[in-house]
Amino acid sequence: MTAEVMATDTNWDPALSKLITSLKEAENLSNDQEIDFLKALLESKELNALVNVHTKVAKVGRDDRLAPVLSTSGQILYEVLEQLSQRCHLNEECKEAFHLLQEPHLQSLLYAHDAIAQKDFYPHLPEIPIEMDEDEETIKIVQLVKSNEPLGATIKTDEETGKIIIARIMHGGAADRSGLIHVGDEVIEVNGINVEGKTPGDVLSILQNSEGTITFKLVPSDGKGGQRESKVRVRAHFDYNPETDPYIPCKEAGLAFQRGDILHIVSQDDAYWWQARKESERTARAGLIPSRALQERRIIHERSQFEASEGDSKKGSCASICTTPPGTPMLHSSSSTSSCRQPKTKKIMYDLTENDDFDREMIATYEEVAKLYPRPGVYRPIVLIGAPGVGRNELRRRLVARDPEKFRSPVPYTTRPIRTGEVAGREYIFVARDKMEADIAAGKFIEHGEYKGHLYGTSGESVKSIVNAGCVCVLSPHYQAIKALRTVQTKPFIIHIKPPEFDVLKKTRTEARAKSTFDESNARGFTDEEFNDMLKSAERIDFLYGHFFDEIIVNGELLIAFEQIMNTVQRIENEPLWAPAAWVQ
Ligand SMILES: Nc1ncnc2c1ncn2[C@@H]1O[C@H](COP(=O)(O)OP(=O)(O)OP(=O)(O)O)[C@@H](O)[C@H]1O
Repeated sequence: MTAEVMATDTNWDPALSKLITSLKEAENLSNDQEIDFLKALLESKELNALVNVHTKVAKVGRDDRLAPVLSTSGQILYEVLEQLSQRCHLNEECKEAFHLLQEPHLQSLLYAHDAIAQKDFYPHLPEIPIEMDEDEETIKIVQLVKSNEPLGATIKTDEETGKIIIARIMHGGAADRSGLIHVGDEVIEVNGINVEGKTPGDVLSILQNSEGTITFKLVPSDGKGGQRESKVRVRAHFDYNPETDPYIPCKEAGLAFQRGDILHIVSQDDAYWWQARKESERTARAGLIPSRALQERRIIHERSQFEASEGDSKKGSCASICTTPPGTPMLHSSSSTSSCRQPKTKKIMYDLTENDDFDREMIATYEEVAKLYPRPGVYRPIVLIGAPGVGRNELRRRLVARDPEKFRSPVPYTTRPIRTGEVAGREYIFVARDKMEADIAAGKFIEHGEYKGHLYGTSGESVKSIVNAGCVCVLSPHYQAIKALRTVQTKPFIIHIKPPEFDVLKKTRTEARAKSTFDESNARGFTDEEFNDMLKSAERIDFLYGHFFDEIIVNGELLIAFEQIMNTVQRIENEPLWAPAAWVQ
């Protein structure tokens, strides 16, 4: 077929016919087999038909009436929800809009709209295979202007070939933004210096000593394109400082973070080193952090060292599992500055069948999180965890006293007989031992213990009924109850009530004439030894459970600690907060 033949064919696509004409001109220059192949392809009726269809579809697509105004409505929805969440308490319209925008149908509609607007429906065609002569290498020359900003790439020696190759490209860094350097590219020269046989360290020093423009001669890797950013967010459960990490491939590329920081993991391509950004620094260049697998190995190693050094001291701190019966009712309404006086309570030593070792098996590295939006009328239970004697029950009682309609604590169960003056269901729910034992075995209790031959416990069902009644359930259980409470059904907000430093602890308790919770008759103040135990126990709780805490409040001045809890309650009710991803549907 020739151009003349095509001229008689009115349906022939003009762009195609232009291509064929220019190919005809090229034919004079070369008689290559490939040109013949290309010519046959371009002249085929099938291709012409396809191009015609494409042109028609593209014409419809150009109709302005069908063009989307924006393609990021999902992102805007998210921003509007954030704004609304802080205003829900101001008026009903905000609250209603906040609800409507959380409807899964509406959200799915917006996400579908965005997918279409972003033309996400186009098929992803496979890479066109390029048969290359193995001896023939394409070389690319990349010039970058050196600034104070790091290049954002790491290099390594390829184990098989011994050549210097690009190991990583940091998301958002200079190399990534240039789009010219890719993982796997082989570095041949830097500023005209051949790097063959050199170590990555040698290459780094060439780079460090260069000024102005840096020219790389690279052999491109076989066709890996740009990297896709993942959407995963995690909460770090440990502190990390690349400066002190002897194993990180490049300290400058590392990202320092602290336990509790929310990290956006942008790449998990490497088994040992992920790339991440801090959620609070969205525009920053991504940095290297140890992967979950790598960090798990390190933690196992650190724990074995910690346990070896702790030795018997763990057994000595048995005071940390002494506690009052769960939720012992202590009604006291007071907003005065003095501590709520505690009615005489009996100390019980919980018969804790499990020990801490179970918790040590849970290796805290990163937890995948997502924003959990508050739902009006459904409040997350607030769980106050802390060392025995630190003031968890005092704070719980104060919350209930501040607004008994809103804050409620579950009534504990017991197998002990009812006493004169007690009302069943008020102080305790009295049950038969065999029934309570069966319920404990069935996992119906979030905590339970035995004191002087009687069982005490708090049931999961009672927490549920408080939540269902539209109240804020406040709990102050033993720290081992965290495991039973931290579920998708309960979605608790867990606060670690920590003691202040020794001097402040002693001063505040002495001034308030606080009664020691380690004294059975509840008649004397705390001893120095008990204060020290409290501090040690807090450290231990932090070590074992620190990664589960949504907030830490230091209970020094009681009124300040209480106000902090009230502020936290406000936040839980009004702001979307990070929670385990599994809790967010
Ligand atoms: N910030 C504070 N300043 C002064 N006294 C405090 C403070 N916090 C708590 N107290 C007092 O300390 C004592 C122990 O507090 P509380 O009973 O709340 O401890 P707890 O954490 O519940 O311990 P346990 O689990 O052993 O019962 C109480 O007399 C309480 O009033």
